[in-house]
Amino acid sequence: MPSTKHPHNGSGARHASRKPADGRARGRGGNPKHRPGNHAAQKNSTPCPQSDGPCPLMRACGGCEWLGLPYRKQLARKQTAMQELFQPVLDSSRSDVRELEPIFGMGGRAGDGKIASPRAFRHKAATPFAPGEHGEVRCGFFARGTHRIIEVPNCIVEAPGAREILNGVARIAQELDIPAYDEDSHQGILRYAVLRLGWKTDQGVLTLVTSRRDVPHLDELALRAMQLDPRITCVAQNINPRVTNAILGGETRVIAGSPSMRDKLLGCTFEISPTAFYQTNPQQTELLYQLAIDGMALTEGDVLMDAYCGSGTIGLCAAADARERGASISLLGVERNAAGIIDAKANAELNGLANSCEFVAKDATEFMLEAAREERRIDVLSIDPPRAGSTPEFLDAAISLAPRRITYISCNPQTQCRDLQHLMQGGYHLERLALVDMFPHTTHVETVAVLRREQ
Ligand SMILES: C[S@@+](CC[C@H](N)C(=O)[O-])C[C@H]1O[C@@H](n2cnc3c(N)ncnc32)[C@H](O)[C@@H]1O
Repeated sequence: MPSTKHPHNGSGARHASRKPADGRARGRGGNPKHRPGNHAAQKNSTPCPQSDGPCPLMRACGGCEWLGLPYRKQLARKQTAMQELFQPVLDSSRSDVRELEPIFGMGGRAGDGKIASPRAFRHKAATPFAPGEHGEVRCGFFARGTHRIIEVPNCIVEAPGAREILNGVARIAQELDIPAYDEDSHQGILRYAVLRLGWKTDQGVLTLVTSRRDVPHLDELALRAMQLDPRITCVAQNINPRVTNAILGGETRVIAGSPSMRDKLLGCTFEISPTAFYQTNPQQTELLYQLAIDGMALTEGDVLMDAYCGSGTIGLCAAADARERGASISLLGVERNAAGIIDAKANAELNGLANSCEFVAKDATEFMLEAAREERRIDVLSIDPPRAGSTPEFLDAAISLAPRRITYISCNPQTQCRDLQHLMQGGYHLERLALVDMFPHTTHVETVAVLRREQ
């Protein structure tokens, strides 16, 4: 069955060090702990197994575990696994859905027959750095379940040029004698680089994660990194001094270029600062958001709450969509990452929606409990939580506020399945459950559920 570990979000440098959006470390098959043996292997630079499949590194890297499988078969497998997982929900008398509709793949749906294998869909790429045998700066992906670095000249699922930029950063750091961080000895400086490239814009943010704030030649590294590709319009430093698998530390500052980048989704423009959450596959994100927006069925005067709103993207796209149809709504967004809320407020301005929006930096459950005590009006609720799903307290408070409709986007169908059952026991009826393939060549599935309150 497809696993529900999230492959490609957060700031993960893939595989052993991938992290979810909420900043906790995660890895393939759990979170591989610090294993000296693996580091030793890295320093010995063991040759990695090559493959004659679509990517020469697919066996060693393991990031795209289904890359060797025709895309239509990947979709069929995901379809079957999701039907099985959600069966208890679909069997409920509170579900209109008996059988899941075919998953939305990239370029076609399950059952459509042959579909071209998706490429270049990831607009976020990351790399760890590690010292080589002679102190050189190495970068690439961690081999499956280890902290052994595999050098990667090019990655076919990433936006064109992304991997070359990350490799270029390692090269320049080496020229400037900025040492890579060593996870065994905790010596060295340069830990990770995280790159986001625009989909509808020629802008990008490069975040350099360092073990300390003061780094000799860091400004020069930033300026030379910008020269690698004109799309890099912002370079930030994130400081992570902790002994941890988490990529990002708590402090971020812009060291070259503009403070953030912009991209567009569904005709709206979004400001994205270096460490705010933003989906990695924008083409499928538009589809995912549109499915949620259709499910919201917003009408004039509605109050929409966007819970776990990140940079406000879902709620703002929904408000802009309503405006297009001549309906004016109020939007209330809640997100615990303060950088996301700063972006959300700027994004409301940018899209001419500031007068009807309120964004609050707070834990979503705390906010919802308060809203329930105050009997706040919420007509439509959008939920898009991290992998752990929402909380029973949040869901109970939501049920007590009785929004007419609830849309629930999830990157973890298992926790979503649990939360849907909670909402359905609270009187909600499942109207639609759509599957979206955000991460081709992996086992992962993104889902959108649409619920309405029983009259
Ligand atoms: C899957 S992302 C969705 C973000 C946004 N809806 C989007 O589509 O870009 C989940 C978001 O929930 C936020 N988050 C995680 N735990 C939270 C909590 N307890 N309260 C509020 N927000 C939280 C994360 O910071 C992240 O921005």
